[in-house]
Amino acid sequence: MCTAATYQTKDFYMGRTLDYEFSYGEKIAIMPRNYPLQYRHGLKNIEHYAMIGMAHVVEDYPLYYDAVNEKGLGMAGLNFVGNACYQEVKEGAVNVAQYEFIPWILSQCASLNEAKKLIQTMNLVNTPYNEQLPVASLHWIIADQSGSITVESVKEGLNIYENPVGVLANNPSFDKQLFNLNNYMSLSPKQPQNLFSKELDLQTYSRGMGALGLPGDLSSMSRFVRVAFTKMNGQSRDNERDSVNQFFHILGSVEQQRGCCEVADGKYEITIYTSCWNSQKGIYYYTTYNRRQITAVNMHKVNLDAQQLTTYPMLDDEEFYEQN
Ligand SMILES: C[C@H](CCC(=O)NCCS(=O)(=O)O)[C@H]1CC[C@H]2[C@@H]3CC[C@@H]4C[C@H](O)CC[C@]4(C)[C@H]3C[C@H](O)[C@]12C
Repeated sequence: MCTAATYQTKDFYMGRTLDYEFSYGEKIAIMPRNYPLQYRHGLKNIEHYAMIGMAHVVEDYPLYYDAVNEKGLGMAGLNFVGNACYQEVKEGAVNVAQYEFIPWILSQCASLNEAKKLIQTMNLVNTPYNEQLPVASLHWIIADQSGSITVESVKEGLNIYENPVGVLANNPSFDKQLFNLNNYMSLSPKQPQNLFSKELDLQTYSRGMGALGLPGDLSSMSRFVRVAFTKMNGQSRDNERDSVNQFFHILGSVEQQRGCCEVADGKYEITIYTSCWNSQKGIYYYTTYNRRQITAVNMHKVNLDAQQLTTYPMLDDEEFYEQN
């Protein structure tokens, strides 16, 4: 499972949790403007926008899970198992392999509007990267300061949804996730009134009773509701420190602790990493399961006119700050 969210204060933030039972050895990868982006089915863009994100790097090629470009457009791929379905390669079409979708959009689009237009021209195809890395079943959230969309390639075709919540989880399809929020419209950060019955003297005996009924489990539909409630009601000051901190608290509402989600005998899904990027500043913040201290990588600290990828291994050891 995974969850992604956006957050607006003075700047625009976006990020995700990556929940799984094993890691592909992902790294933070900065792709500069002159990195020779090659596409499987012959598409070309020689000079392109630079981007930073989390990727599994194979043969110097970044297989991005999530990333943001220098214009502030961000994107994240989350599991959509059983629903995702990609096209066959069509001659003469703009064939984009599923693993190329993030770099293809982020290398060319400066805004969500541009991305929406470009997506219409694309044939998203089921070509695997190689035999060891078969096609993943994903759907995507794409967002910038102006809003967000969800892209789902299913049997019936490509669905592009406006995403007014700025949240994505896993199954079911996005229209159902959004509809499900109707069930929770009475939840509130305020204390409830007794609408149950005038004949009963019902009392609030604890704080936080306005959100009673907010689902607490780790299923995808429940995480969607919980992170949406947290994000929509969350409050923070608008400076960088408070915004980033608040963002990690928002995704913290859906993080997975080892032992609570068993996927096979003795195997557990955990939140391997949580990311948060500042779209304007090109800073990629992350924490890992083992390292809760927030670490930052700034794309503008490397030469963005270069040709080579710059990668940083995820720091994964907690360093306790010893106060005495
Ligand atoms: C496993 C992850 C989703 C985690 C998740 O959601 N787990 C819940 C399970 S459940 O849905 O709740 O049952 C997803 C998210 C992004 C993916 C990579 C994207 C690039 C690349 C695409 C290639 O085609 C295949 C290899 C590749 C490296 C991918 C591997 C893997 O697929 C990644 C890490």
